Amino acid sequence: MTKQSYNIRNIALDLLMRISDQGGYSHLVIDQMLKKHQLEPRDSGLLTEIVYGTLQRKLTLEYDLNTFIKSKKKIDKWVKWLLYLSFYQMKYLDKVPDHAVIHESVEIAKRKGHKGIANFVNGILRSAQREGFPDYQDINDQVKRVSIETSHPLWLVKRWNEQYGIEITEQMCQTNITHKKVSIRVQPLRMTREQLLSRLENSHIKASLSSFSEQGLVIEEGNILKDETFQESLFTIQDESSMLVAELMDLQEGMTVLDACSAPGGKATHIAEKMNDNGTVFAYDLHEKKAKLVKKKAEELGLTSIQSAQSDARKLQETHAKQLFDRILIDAPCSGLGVLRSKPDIKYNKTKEDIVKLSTIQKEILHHIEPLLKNEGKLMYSTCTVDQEENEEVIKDFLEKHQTYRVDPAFFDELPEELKNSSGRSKFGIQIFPQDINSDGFFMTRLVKDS
Ligand SMILES: C[S@@+](CC[C@H](N)C(=O)[O-])C[C@H]1O[C@@H](n2cnc3c(N)ncnc32)[C@H](O)[C@@H]1O
Repeated sequence: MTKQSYNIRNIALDLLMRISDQGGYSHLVIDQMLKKHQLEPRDSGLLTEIVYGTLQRKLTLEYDLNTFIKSKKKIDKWVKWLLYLSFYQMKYLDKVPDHAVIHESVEIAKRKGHKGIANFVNGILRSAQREGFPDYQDINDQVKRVSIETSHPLWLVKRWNEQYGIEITEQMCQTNITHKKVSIRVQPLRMTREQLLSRLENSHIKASLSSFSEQGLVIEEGNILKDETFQESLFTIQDESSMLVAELMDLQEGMTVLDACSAPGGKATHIAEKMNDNGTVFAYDLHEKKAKLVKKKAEELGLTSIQSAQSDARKLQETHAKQLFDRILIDAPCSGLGVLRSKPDIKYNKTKEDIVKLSTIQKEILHHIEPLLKNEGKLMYSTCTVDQEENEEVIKDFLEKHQTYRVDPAFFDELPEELKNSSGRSKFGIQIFPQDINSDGFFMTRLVKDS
């Protein structure tokens, strides 16, 4: 395919159909498509923005569309997606004039369907242009309004409202539909973050120092993935909340650490770096393929203290019958409701039943791993989700059943100032909401085992 022969909106429509039909992870599907079409950088930016934006706002756009539909006639799925992506551009993208959006969408409708469909699409888009989009303040029920205005399913907004109250819930939902800056963690055995900062400046990438990890940088401007420092494996892309996990593990050189759910290795490599690659990190994952990713990542970063292998965390007592650990990390499989900014499909696919199943697995993992911790050792539990059943409730259940454990009081003293008095703090740990430090939503706590 030559560079000029593609049509961005056509590709966007294909992608959205594929993501909705196959339930595919949006970021993987988009990456594949970008590689296949060899788009110009400006076009790949626009394509990503249209696909992510439309997905992110799907429920809002669906609500908008319903206000313009007068008949009860069934509308084909692809026509709906075409209208959603057109609405998205008209509402949220200044750089594309409405008339251009309408013209292109009508052409696509003609090509993919027939003249009748093109007329229908034209009619709807022109009504929206003339009348404007609905005002959500007219929705009296607050929970329903937040659900529609921020495009989160009603069950989830209801659940968050019950758990955290409407104010936190609304802030969280609003934050979830904003853009998140990329952050990176320098490999400190290769370079200091100040040195990396000045290398990035030379390639016109603007970055600032993270306040949550001494290894962290926040990218303010520029594409870090295209920079040669990325090819040289001088850093790892990692969210700032995620960086806090290893930062709060109270690690020291020479320790023996178990990372029971480690793929793709973001935290295992951080742990090794924090110990100056001096110690041992046993990194496991349930899936063989994923465990190999940890090995690959450690090799790329030049870290030799990580040993990775496949195992179900619930069976590690058999593998390590005679070995106890100074530190254990359980970065548990979870519903991922804290990472909706980068993976919007999660909010449409996860269910309450998934949460129940996951919390059972989380409790099982904790229960089976716990005997592997030394007396006075510390166990870190974290998830990238915002849900009490997978977080506080799991820890509460664990502490009730394992009386030798308690939440380490020093953990709270070590929290960054920004989080010390946050509303997410409880006696079980800290729930970081995406709006707190403009990061992913994460839960973390540190337990200590008394002798
Ligand atoms: C949140 S991710 C871990 C992310 C990783 N710690 C990092 O920082 O890159 C959870 C991982 O747990 C793995 N997993 C799920 N169930 C497991 C089990 N029973 N035992 C071990 N790993 C499991 C998943 O395959 C997934 O890779």
